[in-house]
Formats: sequence, structure tokens, C-alpha cells
Amino acid sequence: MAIRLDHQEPDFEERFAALLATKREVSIDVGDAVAKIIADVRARGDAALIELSKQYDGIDLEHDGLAVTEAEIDAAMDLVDARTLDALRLAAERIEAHHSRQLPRDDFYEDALGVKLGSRWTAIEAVGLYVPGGKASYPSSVLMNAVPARVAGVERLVMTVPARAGALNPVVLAAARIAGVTEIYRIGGAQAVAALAFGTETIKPVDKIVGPGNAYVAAAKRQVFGHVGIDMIAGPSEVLVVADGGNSADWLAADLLAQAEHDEAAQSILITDDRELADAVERAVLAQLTTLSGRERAEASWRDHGAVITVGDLTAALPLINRIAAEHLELAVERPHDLLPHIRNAGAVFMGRHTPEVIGDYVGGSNHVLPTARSARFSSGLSVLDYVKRTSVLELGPDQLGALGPAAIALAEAEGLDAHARSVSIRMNMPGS
Ligand SMILES: NC(=O)c1ccc[n+]([C@@H]2O[C@H](COP(=O)([O-])OP(=O)(O)OC[C@H]3O[C@@H](n4cnc5c(N)ncnc54)[C@H](O)[C@@H]3O)[C@@H](O)[C@H]2O)c1
Ligand SMILES: N[C@H](CO)Cc1c[nH]c[nH+]1
Ligand SMILES: [Zn+2]
Repeated sequence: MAIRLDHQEPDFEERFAALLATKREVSIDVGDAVAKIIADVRARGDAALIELSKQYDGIDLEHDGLAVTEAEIDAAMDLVDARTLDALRLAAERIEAHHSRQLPRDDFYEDALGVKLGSRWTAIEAVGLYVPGGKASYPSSVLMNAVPARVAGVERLVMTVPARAGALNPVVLAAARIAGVTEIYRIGGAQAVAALAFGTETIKPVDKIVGPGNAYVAAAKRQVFGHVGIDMIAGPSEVLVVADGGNSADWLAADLLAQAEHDEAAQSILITDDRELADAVERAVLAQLTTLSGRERAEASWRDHGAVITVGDLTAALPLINRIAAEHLELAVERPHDLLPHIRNAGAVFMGRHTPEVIGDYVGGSNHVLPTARSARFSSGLSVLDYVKRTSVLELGPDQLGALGPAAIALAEAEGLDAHARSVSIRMNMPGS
């Protein structure tokens, strides 16, 4: 049973703070184990990948090979049925259309002094795309990672995905073909992140690692940041459903369980101003749980991280929403647009009763790789901007140097940096340069 909190109870603040704190710990307490795995891959390369993949994924990479071959992808394309391929293509098209709108433009202009300034955007050369595969398999995450990378113009799209007990879902490989992935390695977890960051005999290192994963993957990305770029911390999934009394308890229960079934560490929270609805949703969750193939995971998630919060009215929910900073926020209320301007922290917002978060997982067109563990306070979901970087460009002639040089020299002298001052004065034929 999820915990139940009432905003009007005296102990609310203490219990709410405890709920937020638990979420943070989920992704931090595997840090030591992950550090050991990263050090092992740095020291022993492929040999460590082989050992760790045997230990955690039950796969014999010496037999199966680290790299997935083109022939395997051809075979996978033949295995996937037409309905699924059509759905993948529809999803890819919609993701491409939406993400193409995010492409930033170069900007060059000349200011009043005649100084030319500009911003130039270039794609990152090589990107590692982490596709999760421990408990469920995620063809949709292949598209979410790879399509924006291709839109941005990335040349090497290096995907890693764990092959549980040696098997790779053919739909994952088909998605990789459709999205234009250029290399695939059947490894997962912290060892895959380490291989992408530092390279091994077989895998050339990349410049940035993106993509969602479990707590081990999230911790590994944190630890390699600096050596390579990372997108964000996209760990175990979360949903916050904000609902008024006009909802179907069954619909809301389905939405809460759609996150819970991802992972024991996933989190589903309901906030409502209607106590009867809260009771009905709790009953509906328990009834629907029994029907899920991932029942054990969903049950553990709902029991250990789920929460139902009742508030006096929905305006009282607003500060709570912003403190939770959920990956996904569903506004299942009559007038969602009234609430939206007050939302500061959320990875993605789903408006109204007919926009279940699951549409965003697959075919909405927006990205489902989103910040978790409250990192929506300072980061955004995956976008084309994650695959490009901006370089500034500056151009002066003698007149512009003459106009700006004296102030630059004054500042260099204030900082005690003589060579800086000379670098400017020497071009201005100033005495003493
Ligand atoms: N935030 C997002 O945008 C988003 C999107 C999709 C999925 N997700 C999340 O991704 C996660 C996927 O998790 P998953 O487990 O199915 O797949 P995963 O690929 O992230 O993790 C599997 C790997 O974890 C490693 N691992 C497992 N147990 C370990 C242990 N005890 N010690 C060291 N390493 C260990 C193994 O190497 C294994 O290959 C879920 O939490 C899901 O909620 C998030
Ligand atoms: N809800 C997940 C993001 O947290 C994404 C996903 C992929 N497949 C199904 N769901
Ligand atoms: Zn999902």
C-alpha cells in the first residue's frame, strides 16, 4: 500500500520531506559499487566487460561477440511484424518532426562599433546512446535517443543495450535501424557507461553519453561526467498525477501503474482535492495490479515509493508539485491551462484527462528521456540541444580594436596580466608595447 498524506494534518511537512528524501537516496546509494565497475573497465577493457556482462546479464560475450552485426539487424527486421514496424516508423516520424523544430540557428551580426559577433552551432561528433534492457526492453528509447541525434547531425551514434540472458529484443534492433544508429554493443549497466566514456579495445570512446537507465546507469553517468558530457540524470521513472474529482479512478490507477511497472524504484504519486476519489484510486490500483505481467515490480514500487496526497484545494497542490519536480506531471483537471503557468519544475506536463503520459512515452513526438530524482529543478528532457554545442565567433578590424583596446588594456592591468595588455597594445602601436 502506498503511503497516504493529508496536507491539513500537522505532521504533513515532516512526512512530505521524508518522501522527497527517499527518492533522492534511490539513485545515490549504489555509488560505491558503480565506482568499482568503472575502475575495472578502465583497467581491463573488454575483459572486464565480458566478466561483468556474465555476472549481471547472464550473457557470454566471448561467444556472442560485443558488437551486434548488420546481419543480426537484417534478421531482426524480418522477425518484427508489420504492425510494430509501422508503429515504430510513425513514432520516429513524429519524434523527428518535433525535434527538427528545436534545431538552433547560427546567428551573426555587426554591432554599432562594427564588431562582428556570432554564435555557431556544431554537432557533437560521437554520442553514446544508452538503451535500458534489464527488466523490460525499450525500442521506444532507441528512437528517443537516436532520432534527435540524427536530426542534430551527429556522425557516430553508438548504442549500448544489455542482452538479458543473451537475448536482444528484435524490435530494439529494428528501431536502431529505423533511427540510423551506426554501432551497437550488447552491454548494459555501469560497465556500458564506462566503456562509452573511456573506450576499450573494441569500443572507441564517445564525447557524450545520453539516455535513461536504472540507478546503476544513472550513478555511472554522474561519475563519468567531466570526462565526457552527459544529458541529465534520467533514472527510475516517476509520475505525479494531479486530479480533481471529475476523474475516473480506473484511468488514474492505470496511469500510476504505468510508471510503477517500470521498476521497483519507480515512483507514482497522486495529489487530489477529493478524498473519495483518493480512496477509489487506491482500490483500483490494487485491483489492476493483479492483471499486470510486471506485477511484482509494480507492487514493490507502489508499496515502497507510491504516495496519495490529499489537499484542501488544488491551489495548495502547486507548491508541492514544484517541490516534487517530477519527471512526468499529469494535470488531470477540468482546466489544466489555469495550473500550467504556475508549474516551474517538471520534466514534461500532460494536459487534461485525455493525455495519458504513455502517449508521450511512444508516439506524442516529444522526448520521453526526462530528468528524474527531482533534477527537473535544474535540467530538461532530452532534445536536439543535447547533441550540439555553441561556439562564439568574434571579428574586429583596426578601427574596432582602436575603439575597444584601451578598455581591454585597463582591465588587463587591473588583473595584473601584462601579456594580456601587451597582446592588445602591440597591435595599436602604443608606446611601451
Ligand atoms: N527517465 C527516463 O527517461 C526513463 C526512460 C525509460 C526507462 N527509464 C528507467 O530505466 C530503467 C531501466 O532499468 P532496467 O534495470 O530495466 O535496465 P538498465 O539497462 O537500466 O539496467 C540493467 C543493467 O543494470 C546493471 N545491474 C543490475 N543489477 C546490478 C547490480 N546489483 N550491480 C551492478 N549492476 C547491476 C546490469 O549491468 C544490467 O545490465 C527503469 O528504472 C526505468 O524506469 C527511465
Ligand atoms: N515512461 C518511461 C520514461 O520514464 C519511458 C518508457 C519507455 N517505454 C515505456 N515507457
Ligand atoms: Zn513508461
